[in-house]
Amino acid sequence: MATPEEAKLETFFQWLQANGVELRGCKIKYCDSRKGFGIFSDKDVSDGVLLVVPLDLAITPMRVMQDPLLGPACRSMFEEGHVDDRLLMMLLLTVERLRKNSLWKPYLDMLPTTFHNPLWFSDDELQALRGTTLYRATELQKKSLVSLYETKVKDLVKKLLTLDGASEIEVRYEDFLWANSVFWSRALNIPMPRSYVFPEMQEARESCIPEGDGKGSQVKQSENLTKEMMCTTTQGDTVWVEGLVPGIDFCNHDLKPIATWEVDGTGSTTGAPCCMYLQSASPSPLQIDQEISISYGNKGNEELLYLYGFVIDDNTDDYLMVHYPAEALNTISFSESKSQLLEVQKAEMRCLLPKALLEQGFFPLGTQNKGENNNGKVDQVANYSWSGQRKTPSYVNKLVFPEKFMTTLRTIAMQEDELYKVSSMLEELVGPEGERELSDTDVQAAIWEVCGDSGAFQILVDLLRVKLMDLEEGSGTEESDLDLLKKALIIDSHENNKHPSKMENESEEQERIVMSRNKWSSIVYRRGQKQLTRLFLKEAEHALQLSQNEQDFTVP
Ligand SMILES: C[S@@+](CC[C@H](N)C(=O)[O-])C[C@H]1O[C@@H](n2cnc3c(N)ncnc32)[C@H](O)[C@@H]1O
Repeated sequence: MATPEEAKLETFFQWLQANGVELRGCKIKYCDSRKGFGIFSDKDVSDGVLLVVPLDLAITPMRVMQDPLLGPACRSMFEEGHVDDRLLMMLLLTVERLRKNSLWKPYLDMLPTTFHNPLWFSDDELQALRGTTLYRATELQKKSLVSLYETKVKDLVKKLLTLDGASEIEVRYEDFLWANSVFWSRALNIPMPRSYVFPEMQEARESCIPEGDGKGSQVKQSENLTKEMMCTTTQGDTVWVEGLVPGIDFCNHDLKPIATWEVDGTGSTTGAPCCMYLQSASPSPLQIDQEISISYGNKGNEELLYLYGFVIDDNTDDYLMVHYPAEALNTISFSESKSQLLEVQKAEMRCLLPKALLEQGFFPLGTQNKGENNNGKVDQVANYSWSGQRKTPSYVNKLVFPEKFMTTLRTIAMQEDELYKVSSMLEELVGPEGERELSDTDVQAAIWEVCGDSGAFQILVDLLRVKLMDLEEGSGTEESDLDLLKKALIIDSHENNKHPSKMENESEEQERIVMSRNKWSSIVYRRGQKQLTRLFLKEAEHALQLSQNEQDFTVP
């Protein structure tokens, strides 16, 4: 007899078929409690097209507004500005999951019921993130989601359920949280053919709508799309639309993916116009039962955990976010003049420091896969000196900190006499009659000429030291995190416990520390953040020293 899981899968396959989906060389199968379901190869396909999904099945804002039952109400909510395009899709998911006879039921039943992003963490698991950017972001997002739910979503969902005669159904915050996590962990930015999206090019589209097979489970939609619905980016013949694509969204992530997803507007590749398909990226035939992964992009653990609820140990795409707190700006000397200068320079108060940047710094790690991503490129320093007094520093090519952020810090660090000198230089440049308008580069160059780098590096060193202290305050050092990870025994629900690292002997085995996957992910992420903070701090301290030496040497 089929297990409940198998029965759910079978119903889902029938639903996919009824909605025009073709599983040509793959099947959907349960992987494990960590990854959930995934897509696996099940036969050889000569053209490499593994899965074909009609674009009509995608859950997009247009699709929500075309829904025969919910569409008209959703459309007016959208047109009146009560909801944006993402919220529309979340509303559909929330309502359809609560409705008894939803035509989406076979799909929704296949989706996870709980998630591993920090919005779902217990208090204890959240504590493991203390001191990280993600901890603060999660706190803020939790508050904003609860408030959105209380002030808007609850009533809108009730209103939509009433349309189905189901006003008695109780709506809970958790239903909306679920829809939010489904959306963020599965949505794709789909490059749709313009002719498919806009009604004035309807003819091309009409020939694409797959014919139903008469089964009741086909998800229906009503006709026209209108231009004013669109909240999308247009690029030539392509309109980028966010949405969920049932079927394709069961692909798990791998940085060395087996497949890519594409849109086939004309049907020239798949024989099925206006569809999305999964294309094998492997030069040789796939092995039967091989998992078909796609790449979600080069993402650091912060982003992976926030969006998808998983992390990669020793992630080469990790990055550190450093920001100068806006509130601190009001407390420094000459804050008003400095704020004005920051504005003219279009200064950035934060910067992202990808791990890969370290490769070109003073202390390269030597572990990066060079050339694979260009995250690590520093914007070349545009310092120049119009008086020729300040020489380009000898270390300039080793600096890993973005020039835009250095500009901000130089401005914040200025002393009274420096501010005075910068002002007179700029006045000279503008001319007595105000002949010339100052550009951001004029101001940047003047500040650099007068101040050099040491003040900026000093602030950077302070920011990074504070960051390291915050990170270590509740959870100790990077080494203690490493030790925890070595001893971790991860408890996954419904399954055997996982030992991510092997222990040498029995006594070590007894030292195992039992922890949830969420806690383990938090420690992997925070350890990476501690490591990056330490390494970037080392770069900043060294740069500070060099800049002070050179300054002592040049300034009389
Ligand atoms: C687009 S869905 C993929 C299908 C999903 N596995 C399911 O059961 O519905 C993305 C989610 O799959 C899981 N996932 C994908 N790739 C993973 C990976 N490399 N490691 C762990 N979990 C992964 C995460 O839970 C993520 O939020």
